Amino acid sequence: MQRRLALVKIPGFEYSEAHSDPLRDFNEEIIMSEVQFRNFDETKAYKALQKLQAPSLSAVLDGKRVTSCNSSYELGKQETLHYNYAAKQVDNQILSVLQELSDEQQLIDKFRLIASGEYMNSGENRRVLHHLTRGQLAGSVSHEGRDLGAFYNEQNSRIADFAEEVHAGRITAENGKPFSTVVQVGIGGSDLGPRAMYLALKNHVNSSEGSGEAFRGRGEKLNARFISNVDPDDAADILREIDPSTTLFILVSKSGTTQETLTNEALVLDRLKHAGVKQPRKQIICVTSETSPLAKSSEYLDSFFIDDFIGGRYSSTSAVGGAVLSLAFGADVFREFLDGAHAADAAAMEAGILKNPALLDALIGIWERNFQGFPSTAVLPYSQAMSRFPAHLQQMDMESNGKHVNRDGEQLGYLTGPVIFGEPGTNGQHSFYQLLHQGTDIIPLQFIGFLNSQDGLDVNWEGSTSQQKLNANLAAQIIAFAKGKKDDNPNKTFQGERPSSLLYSKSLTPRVLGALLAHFENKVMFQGLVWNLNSFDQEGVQLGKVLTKQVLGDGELDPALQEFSALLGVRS
Ligand SMILES: O=P(O)(O)OC[C@H]1O[C@H](O)[C@H](O)[C@@H](O)[C@@H]1O
Repeated sequence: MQRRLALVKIPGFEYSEAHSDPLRDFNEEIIMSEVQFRNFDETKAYKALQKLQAPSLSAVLDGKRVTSCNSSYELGKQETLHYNYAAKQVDNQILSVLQELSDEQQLIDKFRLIASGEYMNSGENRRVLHHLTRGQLAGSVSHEGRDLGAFYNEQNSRIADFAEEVHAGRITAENGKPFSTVVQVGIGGSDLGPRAMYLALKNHVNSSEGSGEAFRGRGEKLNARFISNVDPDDAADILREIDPSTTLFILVSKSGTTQETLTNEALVLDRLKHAGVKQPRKQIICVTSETSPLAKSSEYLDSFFIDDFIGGRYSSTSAVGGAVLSLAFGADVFREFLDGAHAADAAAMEAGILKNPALLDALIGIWERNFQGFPSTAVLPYSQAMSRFPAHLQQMDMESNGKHVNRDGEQLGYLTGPVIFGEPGTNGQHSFYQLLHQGTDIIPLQFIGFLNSQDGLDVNWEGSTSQQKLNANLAAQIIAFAKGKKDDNPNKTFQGERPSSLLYSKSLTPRVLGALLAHFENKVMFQGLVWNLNSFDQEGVQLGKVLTKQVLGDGELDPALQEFSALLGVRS
């Protein structure tokens, strides 16, 4: 079936002509049949990369000026996010073959197809539209006569209006008091991204002198908390510290059927009744897909919607993240966050890899995974505010590319998604850096750093400020990993040759955070396209759910499952 997909130039976006094969005019249409889906090991670039050797990092670093290895996002409002790859084991020859790989796998054309609403989620036969939640990249997308970009914008403005009513005290708790706290109840993509984004912006909005110029001293409108695990202690921990009678709960479940979330709703309802609230569901708003069972309920104070074309792990820029971020900080902060993500998306449309940070990061990751054979990669933000960002990336990356078959269900003969882990620096240095420096596995590192802290608080102790100490550690770690240290005592020898990248900006603002989120989403998308995967379904999470249902039922179990269930007190 040939589908003609009209593509439009992104207004104001500077398209590079530097690329050897000049970008097609964006007004030219792409026909699905022009795009070939082939396995990575069937490409010429794969065979060419197999013949190349990784240069030594010491040689690479001594041979170049670090800042010449920057690929940057201009985000508007004088905000910039840089991707630096000086400490990566790539040279011009490798980079030029990676450019050929990008062209051969038609990565930008396939991105354009995704942005144009093509059914690129082959496992569920769905469109993939998280980019559209923050702005149009390739024209409008209509589904059954409805403009979906307009639908997402409409939900955002409904949330903005609702948040304004809550902040103004015109929407209150049942007891007439203004809401003081908002608690999001969700799990997976309905928790990890929104929670990570909330924690990343909390100090910025509360800062009086730090990075929060635009929102300086504003302070949070509502304190936010998150309940996700079915472990009752998770909910107990939160419910003990809030006053349910003045708390607004956000029940978030795209499917509307997730066991943990519905169980936690029951627990919250109990707690609200216990606190004397007569109509507990009127202190709950719901965020769900229009096709979910929750969508039909009118018992909630209000409901906001996404559709089935927004994957859970890609939903932070939809109502799933928008409700809690707008209620906690204000809808204008959420809009800034969206604008940063959209600017990064636009930059990711660039075909020249050196001018496309997400594409470059993705391709260097392919080089490290498939040719250097590295089993995992660590995301190490030198910012405590980014404490849950690695956890969000674990779901987003590993649930997208942790696959062993290609988009047509055929077994693959090459490595795919790596294991992702990470913690903020400098804490990680006091935890797992021993293995990173002297272990038997080499693990590529993805550092994130900011010149300024978000809050103005700091101290000059022994000649430097805390922020200076933080970034001195970051610079030192990049070189220690890359160059190592020779010593006569083998136990004190650091082999070095541990590659790292550095994403950095002046401050962690809503716009920069949006760009960071989009950077990693687009990196994962490009890697999945190189590997010829369907990065947008998640069959791997279903088996556990099926067996759990059996254990909680009363039917006969597999003997070993029966024994484990009995051992854990679930079955006698
Ligand atoms: O938002 P929900 O429908 O409740 O789903 C929550 C989570 O459930 C599963 O774990 C899926 O694998 C995730 O992708 C999803 O984010």
